[in-house]
Amino acid sequence: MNADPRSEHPFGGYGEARAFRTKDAWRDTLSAARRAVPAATRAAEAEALTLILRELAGELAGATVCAYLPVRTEPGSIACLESLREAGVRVLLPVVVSVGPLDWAEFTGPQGLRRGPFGLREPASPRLGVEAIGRASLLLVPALAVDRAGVRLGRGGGYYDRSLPGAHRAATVAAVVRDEEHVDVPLPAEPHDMLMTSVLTPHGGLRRLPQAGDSASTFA
Ligand SMILES: Nc1nc2c(c(=O)[nH]1)N(C=O)[C@@H](CNc1ccc(C(=O)N[C@@H](CCC(=O)O)C(=O)O)cc1)CN2
Ligand SMILES: Nc1ncnc2c1ncn2[C@@H]1O[C@H](COP(=O)(O)OP(=O)(O)OP(=O)(O)O)[C@@H](O)[C@H]1O
Repeated sequence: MNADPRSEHPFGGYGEARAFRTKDAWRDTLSAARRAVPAATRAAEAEALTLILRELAGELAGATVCAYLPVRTEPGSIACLESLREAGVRVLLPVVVSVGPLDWAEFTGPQGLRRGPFGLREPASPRLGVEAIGRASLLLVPALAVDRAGVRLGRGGGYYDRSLPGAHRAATVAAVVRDEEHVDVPLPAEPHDMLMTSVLTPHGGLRRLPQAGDSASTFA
């Protein structure tokens, strides 16, 4: 019997060759692994994230957080967003506008959402402009995986790479992934990839990535 849980994970063997996978190959593997996670596990992970965010919200009251509304198998839930909002955090959600940087609008509760592109939902509240990202002290960024150096793999639209240059330089920029998706092997990095300062996982909480540079960060 092999006691190492990573050996059972499709990208947890950490073989050398895996470092040379393309972004698309990683996306396929990671998406398939996400689809194989039982709904009950996903729900428990979302609940764990809600508890983490509820605790963090104490330090964040009055602050702005850029978050996302999970779709399909993405980590998180509306309850995660509500736990921030109910604690007095201003929660902004992305609004996809063409290929440009993301626009942002305030999350005012589940009733204030409408359908957006890619099967997403977005706030129906007024758009705040692409520069609203600069007011956030914490950014919760959807990702398929993030490596130890903060290289993030997203859906492949490049939206966050085009938007994150507008973030405050002291902001905490956290990829939100399942614990196994915080990977040891280096993910393929391109010059346009914006590095994450931190990672948020259901069982590991919010952690600063040691290799993520020394710019002062508010939370992790
Ligand atoms: N929840 C969430 N919101 C987000 C992102 C995200 O990754 N997740 N984005 C991150 O940039 C931006 C929007 N870009 C997105 C691009 C593709 C897909 C997506 O799920 N694509 C499907 C393909 C099916 C389809 O085209 O409808 C997929 O990858 O399975 C989601 C968001 C802003 N908002
Ligand atoms: N700053 C940028 N300026 C112009 N094009 C960009 C920029 N960043 C990314 N792109 C384009 O977007 C494409 C997708 O990039 P990438 O595969 O890194 O997306 P991603 O980070 O996984 O996606 P997302 O942020 O939407 O989840 C790239 O091929 C690149 O052409």
